[in-house]
Amino acid sequence: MAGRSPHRLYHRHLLHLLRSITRNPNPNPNVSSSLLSLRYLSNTPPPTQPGSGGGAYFPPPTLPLHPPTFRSSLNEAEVAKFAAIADTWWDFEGPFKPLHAMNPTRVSFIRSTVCRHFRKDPNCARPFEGLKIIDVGCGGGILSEPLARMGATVTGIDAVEKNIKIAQIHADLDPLTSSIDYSCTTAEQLVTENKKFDVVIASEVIEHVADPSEFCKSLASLTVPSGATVISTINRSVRSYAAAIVAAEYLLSWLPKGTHEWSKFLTPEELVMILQRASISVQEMAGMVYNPLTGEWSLSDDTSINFIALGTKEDKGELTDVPQ
Ligand SMILES: C[S@@+](CC[C@H](N)C(=O)[O-])C[C@H]1O[C@@H](n2cnc3c(N)ncnc32)[C@H](O)[C@@H]1O
Ligand SMILES: [Mg+2]
Repeated sequence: MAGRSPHRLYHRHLLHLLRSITRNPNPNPNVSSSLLSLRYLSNTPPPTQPGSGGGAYFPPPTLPLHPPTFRSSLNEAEVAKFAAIADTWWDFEGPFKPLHAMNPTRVSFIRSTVCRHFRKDPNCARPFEGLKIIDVGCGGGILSEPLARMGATVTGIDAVEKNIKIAQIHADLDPLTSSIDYSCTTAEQLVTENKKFDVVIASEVIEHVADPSEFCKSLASLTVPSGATVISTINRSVRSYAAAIVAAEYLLSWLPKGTHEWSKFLTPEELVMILQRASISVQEMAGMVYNPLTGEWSLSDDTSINFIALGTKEDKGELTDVPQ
């Protein structure tokens, strides 16, 4: 890693996989094993008009053959888990302690990759000035707030009304975050309202939704052509079972027991595939690694437990309107 920041690493063979997926809907599973070597690729095409939120984009006109349908992403049991602990969002020692601890690391990935994609200076005080960003499943606003401080026009949505109330109260404490537009709704609902954003983020949410593929279709629909979609989640691996479930829920009691269902986790390869099918092409990916000795998180090429990815939306109309 010397001389290179880990989050600039990228799955070198990702493009091979993506091409094979495009050609063959059932890619050879052997191809995905090559994804474990990471390298940063710098061939992300620049967007045309960042900050326009869709208004200044003129994708080629496409006539949907039938109206797009987006099934509800809500898993009632999952949503109930978050409603039950909504009071604790800003308790730094409470159940959301891992999200607070992870926050600087994911913000660092988002800052550098989004700036690279939109050709913005990551070192200036407000690098996201002019960008419309939505934080889907924002919870109490742990991630929405730094995005607003970096200058973005932020919308935060969550399925739990109580989360949104807490997020709003907390954001109102600081003039830099009080402009965040919070509402209790879902991605698929905003799709029906034809809302568009330069950057669509769903951090630590996809493992809690009813259908990850449908959810990604909604995220893609909310993203302007050439915009960016960012997802962070937990890998479905032996190590994640040991760390995210046995250790975090049972040994250390960081999270309430039953917070996560291991079988609902996605591997990086699966996430790349379902995003590709939603016309989002993953450009950058990094692992997020917890160091139990320092209590800190850092970006890494180790995606075996937590990982985060940025993809870009194809600039050729709404593929999700086309029947499969
Ligand atoms: C683990 S928390 C992550 C919160 C926030 N993204 C963060 O990382 O700080 C998952 C959040 O997703 C919300 N959620 C779950 N399913 C959802 C859905 N289908 N649509 C919108 N929000 C959802 C939950 O209410 C909860 O606030
Ligand atoms: Mg989670």
